[in-house]
Parts: sequence; structure tokens; C-alpha cells
Amino acid sequence: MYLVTSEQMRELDRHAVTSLHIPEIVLLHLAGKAIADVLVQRGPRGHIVVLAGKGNNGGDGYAAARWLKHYQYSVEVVSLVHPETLTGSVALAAQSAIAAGVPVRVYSGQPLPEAQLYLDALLGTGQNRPPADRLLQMLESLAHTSTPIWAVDVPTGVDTDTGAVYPGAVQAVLTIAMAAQKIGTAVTPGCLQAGEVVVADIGIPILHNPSFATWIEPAELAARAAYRPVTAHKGLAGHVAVIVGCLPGAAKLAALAAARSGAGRISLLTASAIEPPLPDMLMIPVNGALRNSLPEGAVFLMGPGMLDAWPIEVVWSVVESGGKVVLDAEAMDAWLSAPEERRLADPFLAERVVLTPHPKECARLIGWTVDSVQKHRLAAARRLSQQANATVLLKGYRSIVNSQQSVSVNPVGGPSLAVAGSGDVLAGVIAALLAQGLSAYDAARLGCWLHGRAGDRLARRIPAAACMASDVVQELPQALTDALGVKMKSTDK
Ligand SMILES: NC(=O)C1=CN([C@@H]2O[C@H](COP(=O)(O)OP(=O)(O)OC[C@H]3O[C@@H](n4cnc5c(N)ncnc54)[C@H](OP(=O)(O)O)[C@@H]3O)[C@@H](O)[C@H]2O)[C@@H](O)CC1
Ligand SMILES: [K+]
Repeated sequence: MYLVTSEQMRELDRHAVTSLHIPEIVLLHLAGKAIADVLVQRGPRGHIVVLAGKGNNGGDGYAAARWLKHYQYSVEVVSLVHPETLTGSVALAAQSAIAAGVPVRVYSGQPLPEAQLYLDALLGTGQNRPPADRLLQMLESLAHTSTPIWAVDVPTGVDTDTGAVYPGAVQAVLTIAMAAQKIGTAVTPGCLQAGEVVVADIGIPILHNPSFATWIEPAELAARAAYRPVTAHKGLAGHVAVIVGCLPGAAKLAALAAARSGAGRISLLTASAIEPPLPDMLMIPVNGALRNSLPEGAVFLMGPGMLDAWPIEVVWSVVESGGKVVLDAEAMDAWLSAPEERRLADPFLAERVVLTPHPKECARLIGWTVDSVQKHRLAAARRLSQQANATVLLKGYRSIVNSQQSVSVNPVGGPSLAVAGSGDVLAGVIAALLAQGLSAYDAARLGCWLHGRAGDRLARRIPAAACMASDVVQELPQALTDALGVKMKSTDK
């Protein structure tokens, strides 16, 4: 499922209006009907107050009010501007609502009328600045009400394209998105304002565009990675080589996760013996230079528990060896410390190298504050992907995977994963998927989905506060079953 920006949505709207000859007012009426229909199915039966702005988002609101009136609801509109000042399709939608008997009041700072539900049709994809003046005043009074709010398309005060949240932003329990979900409501912090998002089909075709962001949908990726012919042997499922740092526990967790995610063979490259030994893994002792011990054709995982155990040049030589690589923790810093011409030398590096930063690491690597990374997660992931010339998985709720022009958002995962060692598990899963033939982008996408799903499964049995990273490893086989669609649909969170 696609996640679109305001510009991409405008392009789709334009296509519907100009190429398919669907008048804009028809789209507004269809949007209004879609909103009213969701309300009939899921909303309260009492008085509905529609808060309408001057643009087409307000037009959707007027059209919804007209439909609600038609369905014999008690409904009124509170408008930010005088209806006579409206122009174009929104003016037509307002006239239609008024003609149908919907009362319209102009907001001038008075208390909002009591309601069972407020419908936020103030601003949608046209918002281009933080709310101010009268609008901000209305938003502040909304912030103090306990009445539920549903947002039309995008909650007012949430940036459609970045998910940034402005002061006063509407806190919705439900957002009804027209034709496609807007990306700002899929990523944090915007998704936290949007509540549940329902996409309404109002007849606007979603023409495929390779630059659309998408939700991660695991079924096809999982089927590719997990396919085993009857003649399968371990050599078909690749080899993951985990390079052990000074904290071997982290590498062990990653190796166990790789084993539970389908890697055919797993080796631990270590300078000192690991006790107790892991029976399912091969220990490769490193005596002298690491680069002389690297097994051929393996996918390398560096970073978990590494601290500064290996010199920077070792990380560079592993990345430049031509194989697939997962870099986490300090190994990412080592790669980013390579001179730019070295980092950018291979134009296909992002197809085989994955970085898995959490927000603090991402901030350190691109020189932003953690706060700016968290407010602009899409931009931060893109920046790091460009700077590192690699696929980047920015961890955290609604993880983002960015590879060159492609962006995906992970719909699953939650607080049970916020535990030490969880990132090591994730890195191990991704390394296993790379070993099974997925590209860096696909392995990062399926990896974070499986990891998130394992965490969500765990959360059904154990409170998030009591989850351990090794518990997540135990859930990985079931998460893979889910991804393959055997038990649950991919969209079932
Ligand atoms: N087009 C179509 O075919 C369809 C559209 N649809 C619906 O229309 C919505 C998009 O409508 P839209 O483009 O008219 O923008 P909208 O969000 O209503 O804003 C209006 C104007 O407000 C202004 N403004 C901006 N920020 C502001 C701020 N902070 N505080 C105060 N004012 C601010 C700014 O104008 P400015 O003041 O800058 O001149 C802006 O132009 C979309 O989300 C969907 O709901 C769908 O039903 C399908 C069919
Ligand atoms: K809105």
C-alpha cells in the first residue's frame, strides 16, 4: 500500500479531474459520502460538529455534513471563514450543505458547540505553515475537549510530507484518508496524532509511481527468502559470518537470530574463545589480521558488541570486499569515517550494504540532534543513506527503510522491542535474509517486519516491560509463518 506526499496526491487528483473528466466537486461529494459512511458504521449517533477550513479539506467537511444531514444526523458546521468568501469547489460544497439545511456558524473565538464528535476538516494536504491566529485559537480549544476528533485526510497541524507536528496539532482517534494514506500520518510523530487511519476509495486511481513510499508488505519477500526446494541443502541458504567484538553476548544473539531466520550456515569470527560454545555455529578463530580469516562468499555482520575491537580499516576492507554486509553500532561510525570518495566509489553499494542505526546513532552519524532526527525521521534516514551510500534502516516505532530513491515504513513492532540486545537480533535477521539472496533493501524491509512481528507476538504473552531480546529470537519462526501468510494476513497487526 502506497504512502503519498501532498505533491504526489495533487498529481493523482489532477489526473482524475483533467484526464478522467471527474469534476472536482464530484470528488468532494464522494469524499463527503465516504466520511459519512464511516461515521454511520463506526461513529456515535449524536450531534456531529464539522470544523471547516477554506480549502478543499473544508470542502470534504461540508460535503460530509450534507451527507450526514441526508442520513438524518444532527449536524452543524463551524467555519473558519465566512461561507460567502469561499471560492471554487469548496464554495459549491458549502452551498449544497446550506441548501440541505445544515447550520453554518463562523468561528470568531466563541466556545465550540458541544458534540458527540468533532470532524477536523480545517486543513489537509494544502497546509504549508504552522497554525496561527484564529485557527490556532480553535485548535487550542479542541485540545481541551474530551470529545473524540476524527480528522479528514490529515490531522490539522501535521505536516503531510514529513510527519512533523506543529503546536496545537489535532489529536485524532481516527483519520479518514482520501484515495491514499499521506506519508506524514504513517511515520512518527505524525502517526501518533492521526490515530487509526482508514483509506477511503473515492474513485481516484492510484497510478503506480516508483517514487511512492510504501508500507512494508512481507508476503512476497518472505516467500522468496524462505523458499526451499525438496533438494535443498544448507549451501543454498547462504553463510552468515558474525564478526565478534569485545562483548561476545551481542554477537551470539545476532547469530542465534540469523539461525532462526533461515541462514544455511553461521560462523562466529572471534579472537578469543566463546564459552559456552554454540553447537549450531562454527567458531573461526582469528589469529592475526581479520581480513585473512574472512570466509569467502559469506554475508558479514559487524557492530554488535564491537565497541572499538577492530581497527577502522578492517571495517572498510570488509565493506569493500564486494560481499553483502550489515553494519551496526560502532561499525557504522567506522564506515562513515571513510573518506567520501571511498564511500561513494561503488555505485551499487546500497544494494548490498545495510546500516541499522537507532535515532541516537543516526544523529551522531549525520551531525543532527536526536530531537531533529525524531522530528524529521524520513529526511534523516535519506540523509544517512546518501552519506553512507548504503541502505539505511532507521530504528524506532514505525521504522523507516531508505535506499537511494526507495522508502518503506514498517507497520509492525512496538515497545516489547525496546530492550538491550533487540538491535543485535534485528541485525542477525537481516544478515540471514541477505544470505538467502535478498537485496539490501528487501532484507532490511523483511528483517524489520519479522523483528517487529516477533515483538508484537511476544507482547500478547508477556508485558513489554518483561521482554528480553532472546525472547524475540524465539518468536522469529512464528513471525516468518505470519509473513508467509499461513496463519494471519500480512496487514493484521
Ligand atoms: N483537489 C482535489 O481534487 C481533492 C482534494 N481533496 C481534499 O482537499 C484537500 C486539499 O485541499 P487544498 O489543496 O485546498 O488544501 P487545504 O488543506 O484545504 O488548505 C487550504 C488552504 O489553506 C491555507 N493554509 C495552509 N496552511 C495554513 C495554515 N497553517 N493556517 C491557515 N491557512 C493555511 C493555504 O492557502 P494560503 O492561505 O496559503 O493561500 C491552503 O491552500 C485534501 O487534503 C483532501 O481533503 C479530496 O477530497 C479529493 C479531491
Ligand atoms: K484535516
